[in-house]
Amino acid sequence: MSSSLECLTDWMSRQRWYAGKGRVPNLLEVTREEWPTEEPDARVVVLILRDLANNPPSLYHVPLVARRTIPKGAGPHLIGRNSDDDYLFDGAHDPAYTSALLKRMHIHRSDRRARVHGGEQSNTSVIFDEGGEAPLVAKVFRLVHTGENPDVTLPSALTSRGYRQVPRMLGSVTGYWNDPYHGDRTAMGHLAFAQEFVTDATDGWELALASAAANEDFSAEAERLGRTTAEVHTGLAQAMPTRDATLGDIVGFVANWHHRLSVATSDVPALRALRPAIEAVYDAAQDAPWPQLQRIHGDFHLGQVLRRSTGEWVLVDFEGEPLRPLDERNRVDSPLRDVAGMLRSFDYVVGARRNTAADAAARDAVDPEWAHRCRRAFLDGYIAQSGTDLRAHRALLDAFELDKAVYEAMYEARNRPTWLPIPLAAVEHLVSSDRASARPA
Ligand SMILES: Nc1ncnc2c1ncn2[C@@H]1O[C@H](COP(=O)(O)OP(=O)(O)O)[C@@H](O)[C@H]1O
Ligand SMILES: O=P(O)(O)O[C@H]1O[C@H](CO)[C@@H](O[C@H]2O[C@H](CO)[C@@H](O)[C@H](O)[C@H]2O)[C@H](O)[C@H]1O
Repeated sequence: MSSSLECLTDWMSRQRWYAGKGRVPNLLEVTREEWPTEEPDARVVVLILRDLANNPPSLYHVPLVARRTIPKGAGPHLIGRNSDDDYLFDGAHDPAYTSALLKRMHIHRSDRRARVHGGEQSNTSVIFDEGGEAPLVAKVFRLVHTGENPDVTLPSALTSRGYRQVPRMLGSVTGYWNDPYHGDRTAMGHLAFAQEFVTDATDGWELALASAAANEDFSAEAERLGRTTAEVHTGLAQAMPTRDATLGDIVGFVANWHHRLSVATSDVPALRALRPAIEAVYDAAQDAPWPQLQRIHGDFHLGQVLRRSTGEWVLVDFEGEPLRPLDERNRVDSPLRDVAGMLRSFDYVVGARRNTAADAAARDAVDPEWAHRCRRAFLDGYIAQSGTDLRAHRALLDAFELDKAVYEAMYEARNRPTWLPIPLAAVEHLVSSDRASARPA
């Protein structure tokens, strides 16, 4: 038998959400809260742990249930047995924790049966969709940060204004801990939230892949997605701060692009030869007109949108790019970042199809026009709904697209190396002379 932290070390390293892949967690308990539960045999323990294996150390949110016996069927979610003779279970799979979580958010359901979302995820979502009540999903954040999580604040602001373009927000949980890295102050951060579970939804990435595979026209969907994106941007601009981009802001954006590029070129050698051409596109954007800054989605791609059976698009996962620090993700940003993200995603559909093609003939059969039509339609929809002429911002949009492709190259090199050719081809295209001549002087 071992201490609770020893039990957690091995288990955590095997979890999909553990970000320190390949490292052995070096855990320190930062806070521990016990939440009330109606189950006599169970204790619900919510831990915030610091992982010193990462530099700077990461903070993880780990809800557990301690029990004296192993309930029927709970074996697969057993983490270990500690020196107090308690069996420790993963809270997300344990009804004592999932019920306590709903209570914490003042959500009352008579049927509390829940299941963990099966897909690949950076966090853990628990779905409550049985018993005939309105289905909901509770997202348990795993990596937690000091400060508000935009995945809570942005959809909450939109829900409170009646927007149906995000799932309806139902509640959230905040945690408090001592933060030695910020003057030993009490820090706060979001630990979880609950929102409407959209049961009749289809994932945008799956829909787009299927459409491209069948060589169908996806332009009408892309056009509506462009309109929905513009509506969400309008909602966020009304609900949250906006400002004109100052010279200081512009210099800051350009510096961030250059910084990201220098990190990327050290991770991805294939980018090195392209660096001067990429930098030229960034520098040109410095003199371009910039639209107002505002809060945005921040990591916008087809995997972050769901289509309801009515055809309406819904946006999820407002956490922003996981590789960027939270304070950056909580600032006003350019709406062009989201537009560029979705343009990249249409290109990814074609790239992913080529990448997985069985042979050269199948690869040649993939029609790049599919992506071009979607990109045009998405821009048309966005322009029609927002009244912002994105084509007047071509040079800036290209710079944002290039920055996203550079980010993707880093992301793919770290996570899916066989997908690296997709963003690399985009970088080559965006710096090509064809592309440069299409930009306004
Ligand atoms: N409210 C919701 N209703 C239905 N499905 C959802 C909802 N929120 C997320 N999903 C689905 O769950 C997947 C994972 O959610 P996401 O917020 O992206 O998690 P993570 O940030 O952990 O990767 C999404 O891609 C989407 O398919
Ligand atoms: O969904 P996350 O917030 O975890 O975003 C990360 O992973 C995405 C991949 O799952 C990655 O997106 C890239 O691949 C998508 C296809 O799988 C494609 O639709 C996107 O356009 C492309 O950027 C995203 O960049 C990364 O932050």
